[in-house]
Amino acid sequence: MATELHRQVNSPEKELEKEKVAGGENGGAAVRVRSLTRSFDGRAVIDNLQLDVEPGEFVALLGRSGCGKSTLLRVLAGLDREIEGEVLVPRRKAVAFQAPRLMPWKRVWRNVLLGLPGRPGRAVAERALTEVGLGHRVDAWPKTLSGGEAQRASLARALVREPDLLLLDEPFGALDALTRITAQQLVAELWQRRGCAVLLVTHDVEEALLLADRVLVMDGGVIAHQVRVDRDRPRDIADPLLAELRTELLDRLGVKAPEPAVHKVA
Ligand SMILES: Nc1ncnc2c1ncn2[C@@H]1O[C@H](COP(=O)(O)OP(=O)(O)OP(=O)(O)O)[C@@H](O)[C@H]1O
Repeated sequence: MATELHRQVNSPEKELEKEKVAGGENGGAAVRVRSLTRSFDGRAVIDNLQLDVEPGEFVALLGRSGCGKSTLLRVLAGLDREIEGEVLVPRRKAVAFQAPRLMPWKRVWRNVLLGLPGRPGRAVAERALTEVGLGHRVDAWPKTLSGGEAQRASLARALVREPDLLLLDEPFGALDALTRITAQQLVAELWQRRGCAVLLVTHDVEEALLLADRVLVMDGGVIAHQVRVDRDRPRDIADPLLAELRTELLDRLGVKAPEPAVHKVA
């Protein structure tokens, strides 16, 4: 698997050696972050952060608003290289954001292929769109898509890149509850079928517990806490282990878990 190293820009004299990350059985990705710091106006939003993601692992990232989750994702995506430290990611990676960012003047299939090297044909887009259940919207204009459809088109755009690492920044944040569940199921299926590593930024503790192998909590510029979710899928949020982990995570996030509803009989 081809990997790329983002170098420590503040110490150009320090030549970091390019390393290979061993590919996993399932051909997924591995991420390795060492001593990562990212500052804005002298303030370190990410502050000496360490992170490893195993090949094919599904990792969810939680944290209070403004703690630096999107910044970390942008660094991993290679969209932000103003960093100190070492970031090793696979060359094949793709990002899907909360807002699908489709070009309104291009049909859906052309949007899916946007920026792909080697002039791939319409059939490539059609395959990815079919995989996300949008085979019937290949020729549609973006403005005619529903929110959930636009989000799926955005996922198709990520999938055509055949990523070893899929970076998802609040991809379901703007969807209604029902569409959100369908989209979560789709991501779980795609992940199982493709075997790529996933890093999902979310505000939703239950979503993280239903989908991820490991849930991280970012705080103070580092990964301050993590839990493993040792349960087969599909999962049930009523599972006692998940309920316990939910309380632990909410506690870490500084949110008091709501008490179970008490039904009083007069
Ligand atoms: N380009 C930038 N210039 C200056 N400050 C920035 C920039 N990008 C992010 N920040 C600051 O870095 C901090 C972390 O932002 P980031 O978007 O990573 O947080 P987040 O955890 O993803 O938040 P949310 O959950 O609300 O989306 C914020 O205080 C933000 O204002």
